[in-house]
Amino acid sequence: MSNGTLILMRHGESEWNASNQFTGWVDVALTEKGKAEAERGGELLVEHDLLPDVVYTSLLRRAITTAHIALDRADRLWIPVIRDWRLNERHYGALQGLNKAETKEKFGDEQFMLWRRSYDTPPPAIEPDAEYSQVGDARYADLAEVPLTECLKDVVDRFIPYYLETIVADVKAGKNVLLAAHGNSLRALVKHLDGISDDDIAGLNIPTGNPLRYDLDDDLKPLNPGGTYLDPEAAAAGAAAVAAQGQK
Ligand SMILES: O=C(O)[C@@H](CO)OP(=O)(O)O
Repeated sequence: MSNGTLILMRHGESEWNASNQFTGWVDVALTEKGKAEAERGGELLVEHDLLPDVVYTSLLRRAITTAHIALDRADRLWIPVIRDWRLNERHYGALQGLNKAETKEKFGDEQFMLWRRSYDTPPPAIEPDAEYSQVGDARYADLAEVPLTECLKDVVDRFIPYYLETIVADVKAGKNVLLAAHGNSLRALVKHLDGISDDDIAGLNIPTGNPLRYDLDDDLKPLNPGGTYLDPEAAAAGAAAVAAQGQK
């Protein structure tokens, strides 16, 4: 049996994407634009005859709602859904809730980029009882420890084993697998799939709401390295916009 296709989809624009705030594990909703992006994502799946057989989402509503809207548009609301915290956005520590432009101004370009895009430097930890901490949130009751901050390496360490142990089985069973997730959890997966170095991953940004397909060979290596965005033009503009966040 030939492998199914992996479809990576970052959620549509969230309220905090629009207001330029670090988000991480804070459970903010989609904006109207974000809902329209999700709808367009579903339309692209139909246009490319790439209908998902199963969907994995994070535990955050911006990914859950994006999947719901896209699958509704593709008439695939009935497929099995698996939600797992390992697909969550990177926990942004004490930066959660802060404005990106103000943070950049206050701490300087270098520190800002280190926190935002370095592979193994986490932002300062959030206080467990801070407003935007997830300690005590019922959805994470099964976790031995709720993170107080994460760097991209931490996301790789939690997400890639789950991908290999759980998600890959669906791909090997010939299913088209939709992963509705986040900028940094999808960067972790792309790093793994394309073998991107710890340094080079800093330059990779994932646009919102644009499905990115990966066709995998028998060794689960991409047949289309770098993946293929279903709307390449919008993807290039979207990735540039993410890279520029922090500008006023
Ligand atoms: O704030 C966040 O959680 C992420 C994604 O929106 O931002 P960044 O692209 O700066 O890592």
